Amino acid sequence: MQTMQDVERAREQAYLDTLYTRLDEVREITREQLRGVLLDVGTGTPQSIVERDVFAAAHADRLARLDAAEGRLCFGAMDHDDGRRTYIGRIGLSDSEQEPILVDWRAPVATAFYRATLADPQGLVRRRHLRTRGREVTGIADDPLGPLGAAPDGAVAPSGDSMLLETLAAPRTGRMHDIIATLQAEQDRIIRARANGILVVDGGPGTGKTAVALHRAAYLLYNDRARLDQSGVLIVGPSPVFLRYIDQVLPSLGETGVVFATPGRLFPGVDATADEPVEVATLKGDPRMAEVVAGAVRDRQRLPRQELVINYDDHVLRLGQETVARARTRARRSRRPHNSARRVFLRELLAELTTQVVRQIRGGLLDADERGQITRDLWAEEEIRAVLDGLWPLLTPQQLIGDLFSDSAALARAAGNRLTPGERALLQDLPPAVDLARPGRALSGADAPRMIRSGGVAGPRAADEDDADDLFAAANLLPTAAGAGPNGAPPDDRGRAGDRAGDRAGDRAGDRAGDRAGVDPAGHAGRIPAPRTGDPTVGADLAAARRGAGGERRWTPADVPLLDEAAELLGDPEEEAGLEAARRAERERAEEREYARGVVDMLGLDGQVDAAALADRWSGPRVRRSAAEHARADRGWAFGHLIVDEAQEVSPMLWRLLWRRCPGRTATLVGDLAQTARPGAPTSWAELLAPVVDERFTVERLSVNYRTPQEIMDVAAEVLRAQNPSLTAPVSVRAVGHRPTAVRVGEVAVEDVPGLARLLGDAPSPANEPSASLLAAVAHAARREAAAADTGRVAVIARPRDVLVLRAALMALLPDLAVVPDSVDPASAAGNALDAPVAVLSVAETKGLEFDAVVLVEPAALLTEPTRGLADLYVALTRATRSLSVVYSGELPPVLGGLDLE
Ligand SMILES: Nc1ncnc2c1ncn2[C@@H]1O[C@H](COP(=O)(O)OP(=O)(O)OP(=O)(O)O)[C@@H](O)[C@H]1O
Repeated sequence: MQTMQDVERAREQAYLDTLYTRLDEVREITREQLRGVLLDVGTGTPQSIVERDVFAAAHADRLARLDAAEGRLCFGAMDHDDGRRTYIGRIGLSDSEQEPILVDWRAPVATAFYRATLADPQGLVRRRHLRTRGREVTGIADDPLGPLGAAPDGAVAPSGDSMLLETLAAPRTGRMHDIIATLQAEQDRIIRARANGILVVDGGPGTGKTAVALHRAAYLLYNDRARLDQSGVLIVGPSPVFLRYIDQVLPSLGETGVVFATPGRLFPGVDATADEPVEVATLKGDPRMAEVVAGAVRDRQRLPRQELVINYDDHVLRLGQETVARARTRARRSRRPHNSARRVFLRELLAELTTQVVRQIRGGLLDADERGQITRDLWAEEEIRAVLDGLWPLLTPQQLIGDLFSDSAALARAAGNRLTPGERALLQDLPPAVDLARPGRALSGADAPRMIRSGGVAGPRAADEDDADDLFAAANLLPTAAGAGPNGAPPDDRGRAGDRAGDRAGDRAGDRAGDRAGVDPAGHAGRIPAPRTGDPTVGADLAAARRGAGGERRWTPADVPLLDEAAELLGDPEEEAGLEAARRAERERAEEREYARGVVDMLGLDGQVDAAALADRWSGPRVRRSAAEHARADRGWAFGHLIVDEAQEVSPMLWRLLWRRCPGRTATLVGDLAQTARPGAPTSWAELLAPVVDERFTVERLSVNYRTPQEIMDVAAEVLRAQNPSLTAPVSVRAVGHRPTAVRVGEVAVEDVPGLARLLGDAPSPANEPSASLLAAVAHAARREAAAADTGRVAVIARPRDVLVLRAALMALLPDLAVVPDSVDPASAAGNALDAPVAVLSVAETKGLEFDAVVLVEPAALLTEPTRGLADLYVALTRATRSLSVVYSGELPPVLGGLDLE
């Protein structure tokens, strides 16, 4: 007999069929349009080419969105109190009469679908959830929101909650999925919150913060497409594994205008993956480091203590400290970044040297052209260049920061009294005394040419030549540009006494170092030492620890904000070199963009097509570069919106970088202060954000845990209370009916784990490696959990130093479960963790991820790690969606007393 459910399902299937038929039609129409546009040769005029590209881009984007809508096209319906029904889906669709037949989940009218309750039905009498597989309706669940919404025969249909619970209990696939069908009201409110400002989404583990942040990105792109398609959205997540975990959500929602990055990838050209102790990373993130970097830049703008004497042809030229100081002051007053202020410095000193040559030429006055020639000749002299470069070198951020950390004296000068000696020791590569003990080390004349010859050759060299052009022009202005009267006070040196005092105070230490520049160890003013590269053997083995095989420095994620800070103060040498060319190109591009914008307007495609990208395609090589692609390669790109996941981990220095990437400061920051790994972490969002954004942010809280079952949360809540009694864990939305268990090492014999005895051989395990009985217990638990998880995922979570051994052991013992295709190397297997039925990971690597089951190894060891042990334990415990087993030796930490012992 047909039930009411069957009848309803047949009705819904008929409607779904209509929707898919229409989707196919619209896709075919769009495909035809795209084909037509691409085949149309047009008239070949620029205008016809632009028009063609406008249409092609619009059709291609639309087609991509229609394709993304194929799975779960429609997932719900609203019955209004006036008898209307509205279907909600992944995209909006209209029939051939242009009547809407499906509403995009982000449209304002869809809000009621997510927010209506019995108490506040928002004009609805019923909310209906449709479960589908492919193009077939497989289930219906109703939430009656008023008497009219009750099932006609009184039969109780499953509720929307059942749909949610079913979704949450499903085995995990290793990838996050969109949640548009089951978004909860508190989440929907955050997703649709206004975009102008900083929104902090705070909530415990599993409350959907990440999911909400991604859906908010999709909502903002839909709602503000014209702006965000051009500027892009930047999403920053804690690790590459995490980014892979979430990377399908936005494409499944039809959105691609997003750039994903880890903190280690936020500086173009640098992939910072090296590791370092937590206390070093923490210090590098300290706001004082901004001043240290600024100090390092100033330290590279040097004065000689004594007069420099240069033999040039038959002339003896002299650069006294006052002359150099005047040039330096002028350059600093230009308020330009170091590399471009260098032009001012060079111009001043070359003018001075030119004047000296002119004075020494018998017969006196020369015309402007002749003086210009002298300036050019001086600049062509390698020794003179070396001196000037030494006093004010052209620098890349990598050179500045690399030199800072490998030269203890430079670090001491840059830091002044901002860092303690102990802190400086944490930062530096070399033992402190090395450089100081080498008298007469030619810091200026030596370092600068080395810098020019090392990495980034083309850039700095080209910039140099560019400088020279400037100088030739400046030489014509010599008498006024030099401007120094006999008393040495240049005209613009008056005023801003404070500035001058500051300059002097800040420079004293650097100047002392500069003394050694160009001054021989005997201390008398003498010849400039020949440029030389420092002694490569000094501290080489120590430095090697920070460098890769090719001698390149291996950057850590905490270095990235320092590089960015340096780039800000230095300016980009390559950019400086190409400045004029870039300005010219930008002028031309602006004109092209203006024209493209006109065409976009004319065709009524505003908001659907990015005029800038279009202009690029038209003017440059005919390859489409999206805003996201531009943004990824450009440090100066201003994103339209910033999303930061695990925002509680962001250091003050990283905030500085992030706000530079999003100067409009419209951002969604999601995190949980209780999960912070950093020692001394802030206890409130105000404390975390105050140094960078004052009070200008709003905090929204999520309170329901959709991931972790109640039984596991009860255990985790104890850990949270031990961390801070005032914190409360989120309430779990479901229970699974079994409690987490603990198994003591030794209860599983080595012989009980097939292959383990053979794997270990006869040699005893080294003292600092996991014991044979621990390996046996972990392998046993992992196999058991994997069997119960069916197609789902299991994580073995251990302290970092045990991870590699455990990974190698499980790959050998459970080859069908723990080995991922193309990953036989335990060291690189973390990246493939998402694809393996069983993965071995550290707590840091599991941040933001989830698994059907977790095997937590030696929780007591987590508590002794140098990070925040209880916070790490809390993170580890809250990764499971179904089951948790703890493997331990000795005693269980008292905070886990609630576990059932096996
Ligand atoms: N409304 C919802 N419908 C279905 N699933 C949901 C819903 N909200 C959250 N989830 C699921 O709950 C799980 C946890 O979500 P998410 O990872 O976003 O939490 P989180 O707050 O970022 O957690 P953590 O702080 O531990 O990283 C995910 O599988 C997510 O898909």
